[in-house]
Amino acid sequence: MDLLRRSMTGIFVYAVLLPAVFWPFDFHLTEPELSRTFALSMFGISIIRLVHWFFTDRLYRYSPALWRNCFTIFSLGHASVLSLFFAMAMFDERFEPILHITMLAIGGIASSAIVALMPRISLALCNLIILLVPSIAAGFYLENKMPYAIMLLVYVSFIGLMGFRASKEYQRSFEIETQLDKQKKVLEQLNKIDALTGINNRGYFNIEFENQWQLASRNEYPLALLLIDIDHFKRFNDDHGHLCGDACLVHVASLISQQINRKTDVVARFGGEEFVVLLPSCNIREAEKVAEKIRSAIEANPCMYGEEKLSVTASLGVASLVPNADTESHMLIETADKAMYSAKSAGRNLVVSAASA
Ligand SMILES: Nc1nc2c(ncn2[C@@H]2O[C@H](COP(=O)(O)OP(=O)(O)OP(=O)(O)O)[C@@H](O)[C@H]2O)c(=O)[nH]1
Repeated sequence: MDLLRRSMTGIFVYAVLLPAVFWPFDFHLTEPELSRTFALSMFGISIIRLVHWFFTDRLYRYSPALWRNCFTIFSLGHASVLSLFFAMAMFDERFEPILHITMLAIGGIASSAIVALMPRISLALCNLIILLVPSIAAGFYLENKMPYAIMLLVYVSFIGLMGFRASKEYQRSFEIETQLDKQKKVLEQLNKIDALTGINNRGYFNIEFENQWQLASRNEYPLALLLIDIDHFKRFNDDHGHLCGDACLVHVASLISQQINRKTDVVARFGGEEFVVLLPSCNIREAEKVAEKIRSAIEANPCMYGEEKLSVTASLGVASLVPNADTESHMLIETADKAMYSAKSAGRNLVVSAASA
């Protein structure tokens, strides 16, 4: 695709290049047929290349190989017409009045072709060979055109070499850019993940919560929140050690995640032994059901630590509201927090909903 973007200027320039060479020297008047044939061929290929550009997304999606082959054929098509023109300019006496301007055009076109096609150096060099080798051969064949041929040969070798080096640098910077892109994605991912449990961290939750709050407010749908706190976790740590406590947190995080089905729901570690679940478009009754599913999953699945089977329970607070002008996002967290503390006071291993708290 970069290749196409880089070639766009050339496609427009090629469409008007030959008339620009003919007109100042009245070549179109002295040789109307020749001028017309070459100018129309170049113009025609430019039109085909514009059609290719117009349908590029569709064609690329259909077949990248077909897109690439079309690009190569059209690009070499332009080079072939120009090559014939340059070779005839050497051979044919009728081109004598425009020979110098043609030499100038060769230089410009060959350089711009190398620059534009640098991402595919094989195509760039092929283009260069098609463009210049016939006129160089013609120049060597005709004695009076030998200086032109030598000049073109030196020129083609020089820009071929420069193009080759520049292409290597292009590939290198392309690789670096791709690597940086990958690393950026990994860093972004690490930034939102809790290192211990592997679920989203508090920072990510805060951002997502604000986004969902705005969305729910605009579309006037409810936003539910569950706060989940492991019961007597201090005692758990004291009895079994901190490493076992860590394993328990991983275990509970995984159980919570397993109970959440919708892609838009967000599970995160809120801090310490506390977890949060955000359920967009979910009223209090639906949220209570999800909370109960989580509570019973934690109760029913003890944490395995080595040979030990350690029971865990959690207390859950549930809240849901439709955001409006009178509410603020922290209110939802505070309401769920109060409900969760009610669950603790009521004996733990319970779901308490703000609706009934
Ligand atoms: N192993 C481990 N422990 C943690 C981590 N984060 C917080 N804790 C511990 O979690 C415990 C939380 O204790 P408390 O806030 O007193 O709550 P609790 O013992 O669960 O009591 P209730 O919530 O009332 O049931 C503390 O001992 C913290 O050290 C962690 O990442 N790993």
